Amino acid sequence: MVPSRLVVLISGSGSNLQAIIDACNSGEINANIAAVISNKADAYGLERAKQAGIATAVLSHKDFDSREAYDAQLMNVIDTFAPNLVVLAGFMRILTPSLVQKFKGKMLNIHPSLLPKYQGLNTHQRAIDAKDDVHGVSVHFVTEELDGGPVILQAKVPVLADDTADTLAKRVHAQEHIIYPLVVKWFSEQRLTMEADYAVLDEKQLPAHGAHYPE
Ligand SMILES: Nc1nc2c(c(=O)[nH]1)N[C@@H](CN(C=O)c1ccc(C(=O)N[C@@H](CCC(=O)O)C(=O)O)cc1)CN2
Ligand SMILES: NCC(=O)N[C@@H]1O[C@H](COP(=O)([O-])[O-])[C@@H](O)[C@H]1O
Repeated sequence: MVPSRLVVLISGSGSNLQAIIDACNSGEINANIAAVISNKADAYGLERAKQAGIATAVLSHKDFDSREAYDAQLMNVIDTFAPNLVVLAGFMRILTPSLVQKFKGKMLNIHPSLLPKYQGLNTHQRAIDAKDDVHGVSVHFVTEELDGGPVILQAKVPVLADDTADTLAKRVHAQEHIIYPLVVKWFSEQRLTMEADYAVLDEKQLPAHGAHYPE
């Protein structure tokens, strides 16, 4: 099977990018990362990409007058690499409908909560403040609704009494680095598709918010 061509969008450390780089390099995922694009020039994930010999681009949202203008240029940059999958890996910009529609069913995001709980930002502290005893991470298709796209796979972690946002984030990160490469692998093997508002794996519709990876 022809390897998938990935473009990965980041804004920060890139540990999820690194997990996907490693899975591609080991042959676990039948894919090549054509480029890594960041909206922040100081994102350490750009260094990870360069060390892996992957093309990089920086497109700062601060250089554009509107979200629409930024996304139009981002679309052009992504198009130059002709991906069949766009992977948001800690990309911290809300995307406009035109960009999301262009990559409908071909754009993934990883979100640090058990969606539909805690869409948006600051999820770990919100789980601690709510005294949740379970938290986790979700991989989903990207739609116009922020963090509202069809959930593909989730992983659960316990919230401990003495957890801080940092200690909880570290526990969640460990699960992220397992489930994100797995979902990218499923997509690259043409086993994963998005229907109207749900995800399908091997012709089986996935539960809206219940497909959990064993801890
Ligand atoms: N249309 C969509 N865009 C994005 C989605 C999505 O599902 N639909 N997922 C997000 C990723 N994300 C959480 O998983 C997320 C990223 C950023 C924000 C946000 O509020 N960003 C602010 C800027 C924050 C900053 O710069 O630190 C903004 O864009 O104004 C919320 C959720 C990616 N995009
Ligand atoms: N709302 C999006 C969001 O918060 N995504 C989160 O950003 C982190 C990126 O880490 P990384 O740069 O080390 O992959 C990850 O924890 C991911 O779940």
